[in-house]
Amino acid sequence: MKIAMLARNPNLYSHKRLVEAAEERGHTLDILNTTRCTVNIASHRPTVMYRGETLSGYHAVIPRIGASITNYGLAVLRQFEMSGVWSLNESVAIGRSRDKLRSTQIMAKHGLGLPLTAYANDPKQAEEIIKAVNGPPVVIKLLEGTQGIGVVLAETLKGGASIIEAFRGANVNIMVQEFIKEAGGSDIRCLVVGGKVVAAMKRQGAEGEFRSNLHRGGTAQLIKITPEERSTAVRAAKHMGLNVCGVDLLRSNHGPVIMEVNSSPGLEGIENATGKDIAGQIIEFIEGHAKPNSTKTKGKG
Ligand SMILES: Nc1ncnc2c1ncn2[C@@H]1O[C@H](COP(=O)(O)OP(=O)(O)OP(=O)(O)O)[C@@H](O)[C@H]1O
Ligand SMILES: [Mg+2]
Ligand SMILES: [Mg+2]
Repeated sequence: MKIAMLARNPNLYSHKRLVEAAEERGHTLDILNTTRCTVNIASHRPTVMYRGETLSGYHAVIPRIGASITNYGLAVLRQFEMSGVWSLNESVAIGRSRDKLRSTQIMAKHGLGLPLTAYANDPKQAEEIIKAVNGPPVVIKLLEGTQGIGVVLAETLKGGASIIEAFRGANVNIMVQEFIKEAGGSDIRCLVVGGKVVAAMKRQGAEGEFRSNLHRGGTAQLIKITPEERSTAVRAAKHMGLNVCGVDLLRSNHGPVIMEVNSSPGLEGIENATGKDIAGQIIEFIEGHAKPNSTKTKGKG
């Protein structure tokens, strides 16, 4: 097969591993810098141009679109889909999972466990919002945050209200969540490929840190998940419509709650923690499923 990967940095561990796994199985995998792809809308046949040439002959595309270029990246991916190329994760599903409001609404509708969550627009309502999620304490986070930056723990009503006022005053969009103290600064990353959890790891935040992000000094280890955690991760992937994703869960007193669903999960932490060939499993999923003209916009909402 001839596979394209939309990615900006060819040197990232995940990207190198996918190239390696594809080549081991006799495929070619070209890394295309997403921002250098141009979308040709003017013709009847949708095409993507790259370095002055019209791309053709791809059987599958692996989208690894960074959060900072979601909009343009999804336009490029849609163009591939419209020209009949099968995508590992469909553009609509990626867009759905990247929008925190939309994704939490969909998951709540399907009865998936979530922390009590409220979205704050009017800073005058700050105290009511904190109380609405049974706080304080509450976790306040930026809707467009990443790597744990912009995730703040507020322990008092007044403190939380001033943080909300400060963010909203700067026109930053935020959500306010019940603090899952019992998670003890750890979360569980479940890697889902084709409707199955193929690997899971526990990430533990550094001493005195409630955020488990590896970028914030957290550490990862292999973990055995419960059947309830497994089905939560699988259902989250299904309702998002994602074939491959990382589902992050916290262990709360009221069962597993979903933090987020990541459509471009990193492979380094999880392959190292579990010793599994996840890149190989992703390529094998592509082998079994890539078909031309079969984008069908899975998932709803
Ligand atoms: N409501 C909460 N209760 C307890 N801990 C939380 C809560 N929300 C977040 N955390 C901790 O903070 C970490 C970072 O939060 P979150 O995953 O929402 O943001 P992010 O990591 O910045 O986003 P991304 O994963 O997209 O990079 C979580 O992994 C978790 O350990
Ligand atoms: Mg996040
Ligand atoms: Mg996170």
